[in-house]
Order: sequence, then structure tokens, then C-alpha cells
Amino acid sequence: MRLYTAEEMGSADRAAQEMGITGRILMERAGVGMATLALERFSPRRAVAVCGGGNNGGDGFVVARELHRAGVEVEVVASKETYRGDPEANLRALRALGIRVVGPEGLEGVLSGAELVVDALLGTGFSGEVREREAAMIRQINASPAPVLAVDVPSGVDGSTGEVRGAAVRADLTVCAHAIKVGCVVSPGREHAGRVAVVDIGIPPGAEVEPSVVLNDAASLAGLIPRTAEPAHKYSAGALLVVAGSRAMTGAAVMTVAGAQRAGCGIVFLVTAAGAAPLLDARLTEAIVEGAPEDAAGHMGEEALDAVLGRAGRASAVVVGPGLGVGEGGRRLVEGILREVEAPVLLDADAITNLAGSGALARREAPAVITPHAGELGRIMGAGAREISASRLRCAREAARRHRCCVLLKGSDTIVVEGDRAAVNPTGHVALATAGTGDVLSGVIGALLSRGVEPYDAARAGAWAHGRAARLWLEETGWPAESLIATDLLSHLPRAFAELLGNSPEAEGPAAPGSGAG
Ligand SMILES: NC(=O)C1=CN([C@@H]2O[C@H](COP(=O)(O)OP(=O)(O)OC[C@H]3O[C@@H](n4cnc5c(N)ncnc54)[C@H](OP(=O)(O)O)[C@@H]3O)[C@@H](O)[C@H]2O)[C@@H](O)CC1
Ligand SMILES: [K+]
Repeated sequence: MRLYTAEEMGSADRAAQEMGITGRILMERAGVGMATLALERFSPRRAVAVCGGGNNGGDGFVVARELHRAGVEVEVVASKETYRGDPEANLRALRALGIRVVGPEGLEGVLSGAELVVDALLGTGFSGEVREREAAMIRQINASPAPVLAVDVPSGVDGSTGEVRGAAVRADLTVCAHAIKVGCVVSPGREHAGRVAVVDIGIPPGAEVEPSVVLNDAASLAGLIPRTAEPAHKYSAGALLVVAGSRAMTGAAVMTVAGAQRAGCGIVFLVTAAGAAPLLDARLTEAIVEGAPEDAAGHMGEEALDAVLGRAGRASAVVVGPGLGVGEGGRRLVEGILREVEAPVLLDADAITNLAGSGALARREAPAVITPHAGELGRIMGAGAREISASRLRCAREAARRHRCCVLLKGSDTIVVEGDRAAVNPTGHVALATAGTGDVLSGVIGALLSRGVEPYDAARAGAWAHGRAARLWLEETGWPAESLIATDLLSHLPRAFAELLGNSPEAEGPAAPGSGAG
């Protein structure tokens, strides 16, 4: 599935027009397609189309004409006094058909009794903060009890980034023209978009441009997960070193190791604080557990580095962080690992927090992945969680550039960035907002790294499988999302990976049902 920014959509639009497909044709197809979906999904008897002064408003005029033709009682709010070009032509058609058109002052009146609101106020031509006149209209739309269908992007959401700086429409369904707009899948825009659909508007294949952000769907991951070659040896299937846990925090280490084992790692070593080692050794029957020196707080510090490096020599990837504890000793341990270990290193949780103000990641030449949530990313970027959450894509990109690593920013819209590449994961679910799921994710990605998958692909595939496992659990149990605990993911990760392998071009068996693999 394609994602486009406003700029990329504009390029495709211009290229299509150079091929003789006029803007009027594209607008007609967009509006007709959106009206068809409006009728299918909402069956309204009365609808209101709220139309702005640009082409988004022009699309809205076409939707209104089509709904009228289908027998819906339609009223239109036109935000501008004078229109030009294609929107003007479509507005004239509405008037000729006798459809009532009012100005913004009439919005409140027409909204009462509406069974559908079509939001065509602002589209991809908008960025920044909505002016007060339009903001007032947006607040009125949001206050209406009628369902809202947003044309292309919910008004007030930046279609290229998902950023929302002021008022923005909360839609039930957003119908994008030609390609899903990036702003409809990245938070907070994602939460404003509701369900997202796409209509074909007739852009020819030759007019497509290379997207800067990809949707991390199963098709985009096809072939990235290696199948273990036969005859396999436990080291040839990947050897992962996990550096996690402290005397008072053992669960995180368990979840990380178990996640790695379910993601197909051949052997997992755990180096943990000496005080936690006996308990973890008893719980983790399939892992090799070693206790390392701990400080008075029960945390591993720089003194643990020798034990870590001893094991790292046998590992093809290292995960550091879950349950590690925060402090100066921990910072020196993480810096030492980044300096000495050649194999790919994944930093999660406390390992990220420990690096606040440190240049150790940027100095590292070998591969590194960090998997922060907004708060943790904020700590190493000198910003607050709120600031990160407001500009997730921009902040993830900036962090990847500044710290010269692959960044996986956790959220319902997990974002993976490395260099110029960016992907948004669609399998996330609110059910994952519970303790321990992040530890499972770092184990899963660590396992993929240990099996030779490159960092960007390991992070993407790990995020996909992790979210998919939660969804499979929900489907299978029918239980409420709030009831999921991190351990539930472990039993469903294998099926999630089976789906990804089913999508692989090298797959020997038949493709997984519904995977669309060829
Ligand atoms: N490209 C394509 O291939 C196709 C594009 N299509 C459609 O066109 C849409 C893009 O149309 P677009 O470029 O005309 O911009 P659009 O979203 O209508 O916004 C412009 C309006 O917003 C206003 N405005 C701006 N900033 C504002 C602010 N801060 N606060 C308040 N108002 C603000 C601005 O007002 P002005 O500044 O001019 O006074 C102007 O009236 C796209 O989303 C899709 O629906 C389809 O038809 C098919 C093919
Ligand atoms: K809109």
C-alpha cells in the first residue's frame, strides 16, 4: 500500500496532467469515488458538505452533487465568497441543480439533523496552524453528533506529517485520493483520520513517484526473514546476547529472552546482575544465564563490562537495556558496549535513558538500533515527550541523523527510520500498551539481528510481527484488549512469523491465506 506526502501527491498529479489527464478529471473521479463510499458506509438521508476554497473543497462539491443524484438531501457550506478554476465549475453545477449553498455563518443551522458531514475544508494544501475562521468551523463539525467522512485528509491535520497544531477534524472515515496520505497513519493525525480508505482517481502508473515513507505491510517485508538453512547448528540460527535485568527487576529480562527465542534465535545468552542471576537461571531453562558484578543498588555498572564482552565474542547481536536500571555506572556500561562490540547492538529502555547527553551512539561505526518510546527519545534529544509526540516523524528522523543509528519510535503508529528511509507500521494495537511488551519487541528484533537481518529490516519486521501477534491473540480469544499481557504475545509470535514467511518469494509451501503473495 502506497503512502504519499502532499509534495509527492502534487508531483504525481502534475505528471498525470502532462499526460493529458486534467485536474478536472482527477477531481471528478475523486469526488465520485468518495460519494460511492459515503453511500455504502453511511447510507445518509441528509448530508452536509463543508467545502473550503481549494481543490479539497472542489472534491467536496463533486461529492455533494453525487449524493444529491443518489437521492440524499444535501446542503453545502462554501467557505469562500469567490471560487476559481475547477472548484468554481463544480460549484456552478451545484447551483444549477438547485442544491442549497450557504456561507460559514450557515454551518450551525445546516448541521442540525445531518446524518453525515463531508469534511472538505482543508486537504493537502494545508500545513501549520488553522486560521481562526476555519478553526471555528472545525469545532462545529466536531461538536456535531453526525459521522464525519474526511476528504483526503481530516481538515487541520498536516497531510505530510500527521502533525496537528490547533483545531483538527475528528473523522470516522478518511477517504484518500489515489494514495493514503502520510498524515493519516502517523499520530496524532492517525487518531483524527478514523478508518482510512483509498479511491482510484485515474493517475497512470507512469506518473507515480518514489515515496519517502512506506507503509510497513506484509508485502513490503516479503523475503526479509531468512529461513534457517539445513543442516542447522544452534549458532548458525543466530546467537544473541541479552544484557538486562537488575536485582529488583527480573521480569524485563525474561520477556526479552523469551521474545528472542520465539523469533527463531538459535541460542540466547543473558548477562544480568549477580543478585538476579539465580532466579533468572531457574526461570529461563533454554538460555545461558551469567551473573555479573552489581553495585549497591543491584545494578550492573562498568564492572560488568568484562562479563558482557566475554559473552559478546560468541554472539552475532547484542540487546542491552530492559530492567538495567538508570545511573552513571549503567551509562559507562552502555558506552563501553557501544565502543567495544562489533556485532549489531540494540539499545532499549534504561540503556537509552542512560545515554542522555552522551555522544557514544554517534561515535559508533558498527550498526546500532534504538527502540525508544516518546519519553525515552525525548531524553536523548533534550526534549519533552509531548514535543516528540507532536512531531513523531520529524523527531525520529532527527534522532536517526544525530545519533547515526536506526530508530524505532514506539507507538500505535510505530515509526522506523534509518538514513533517508522511513516506514510506518500498521499492525500496532492499543492492547500493546501494557508492561513488558516493549521487552518482547527488543528480544524479537535482537533475534532478527542475530540471524543476519540488517537493522532497518529487522526493526520493521519485528514491529510488524509484534503487532500482528497481539492481533492474532485478540482474534483467537475474543477477549478485551485491556486483558492482554506481554506473555500472550509469546504464544502468537510464531504464527505472526509464519505469515511473514508465507509472504516470502522463497516460501516452499502455499502462501498464508489472505496474504496476497504471488
Ligand atoms: N493534487 C492532486 O493530485 C489532487 C488533489 N485533489 C484534492 O485537492 C486537495 C489539495 O488541493 P489544494 O492544493 O488546492 O489545497 P487545499 O487542501 O484545498 O487547501 C487550500 C485551501 O486551504 C486554505 N488554507 C491554507 N492554509 C490555511 C490555514 N492555515 N488556515 C485556513 N485555511 C487555509 C487556502 O486558503 P487561502 O490561503 O487560499 O485563503 C485554500 O482555500 C487534495 O487534498 C485533494 O482533496 C483531488 O481533487 C485530486 C487530485
Ligand atoms: K478535508
